[in-house]
Amino acid sequence: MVDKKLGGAGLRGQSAGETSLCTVGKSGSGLTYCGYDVSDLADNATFEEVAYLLFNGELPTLDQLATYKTELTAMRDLPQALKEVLQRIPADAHPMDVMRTGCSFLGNIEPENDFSEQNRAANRLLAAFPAIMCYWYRYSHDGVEIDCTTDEESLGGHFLKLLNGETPSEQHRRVMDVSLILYAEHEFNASTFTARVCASTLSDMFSCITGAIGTLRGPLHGGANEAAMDMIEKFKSPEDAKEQMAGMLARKEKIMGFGHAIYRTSDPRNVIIKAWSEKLAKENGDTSLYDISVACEEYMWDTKKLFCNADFFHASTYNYMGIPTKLFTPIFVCSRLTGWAAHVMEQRSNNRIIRPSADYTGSEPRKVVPIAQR
Ligand SMILES: CC(=O)SCCNC(=O)CCNC(=O)[C@H](O)C(C)(C)COP(=O)(O)OP(=O)(O)OC[C@H]1O[C@@H](n2cnc3c(N)ncnc32)[C@H](O)[C@@H]1OP(=O)(O)O
Ligand SMILES: O=C([O-])CC(=O)C(=O)O
Repeated sequence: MVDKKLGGAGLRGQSAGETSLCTVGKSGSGLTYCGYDVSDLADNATFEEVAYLLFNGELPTLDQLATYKTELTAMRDLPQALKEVLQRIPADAHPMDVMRTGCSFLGNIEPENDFSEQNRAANRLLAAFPAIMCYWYRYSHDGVEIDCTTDEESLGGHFLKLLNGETPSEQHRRVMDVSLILYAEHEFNASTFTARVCASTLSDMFSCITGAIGTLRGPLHGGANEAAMDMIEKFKSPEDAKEQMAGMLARKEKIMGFGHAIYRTSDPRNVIIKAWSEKLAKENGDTSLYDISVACEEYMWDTKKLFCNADFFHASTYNYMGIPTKLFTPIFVCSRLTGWAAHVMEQRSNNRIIRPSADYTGSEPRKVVPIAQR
């Protein structure tokens, strides 16, 4: 992986602290969690194993995983008060605002009283996020009050069953699992850094995660998977995609799902999720969305040397699984919560308040002119 030339605005290239959780843009595929290559984890682990790894520094044994999954399963249901709050949020609300409110409200009724409760708080959010998303979605869109518990073993399968009310296929469970693994952690990205800044004030876990959700919401970060979907579904064919993208670039519009702050030539997560998109496309018997996505990828590389980031092929992958576009970024939340919480714990373990300086560019010192004379 070629190192990107870093510098300039956005704190690019400046180290803002230490982490033992993740490398981005380094050796191998360029992305490792606690020393494990993300492609190795995507091939050989489950999301729950990755969550355990991020929270404990080591992959679990069979016994440890079984205990952990039992613990998470017992924490999936939502308190009645939270269900009532979710019922009041309208169908046209932004689902990321629903996640932010759900997280914040849970922090009111099940607060993290001190840091000895940090694992409980993180696991509670991990277990409850799929229900927060789906309870609101099914209530506001279909008028259905779903049962927030399922017999699905994995969080990915649990989410799909809550959403569709049907037992998901083994393949869809696996795709969700891989997707959750790919999105789990990414060093000092904007939302994780938000969580760490909040943690550095010795704030509570729910506040750190609520702030991170707000940061992930933006289209330059997690919101790009939805924005990419909105874009590709407007393209009628691969040729139309290229034509329309040429117009967007000429108008200096950002093409969502392309480019990255750290990677320079590729995002290692793309090849993995792209392969799943292709597989699902072939099985669906309609490959047009995949073909259009590939045309976008080729066009952006040929014209701008910009490559797909993790978000771009997530759009077609989720779409082939029948997941509504507005839930794409909330799924990212369900996954990245693991990285955020692990960073909060790491920050707390060796803390100094994060407080950088600014280069002043304002006016010279001046006197207040009385208001009547201005
Ligand atoms: C999971 C994630 O959060 S991955 C990121 C998801 N975000 C997106 O997909 C949004 C689209 N992408 C972008 O906006 C950017 O690539 C970011 C925000 C990801 C990174 O921003 P930066 O680090 O500032 O990008 P970078 O320094 O590589 O930009 C270089 C040039 O390419 C342009 N560029 C970068 N990405 C894009 C894009 N997707 N579409 C069009 N032009 C782009 C920039 O505008 C810049 O042009 P300039 O030199 O004329 O100003
Ligand atoms: O690292 C970043 O800047 C954004 C990103 O890819 C992520 O958070 O997964």
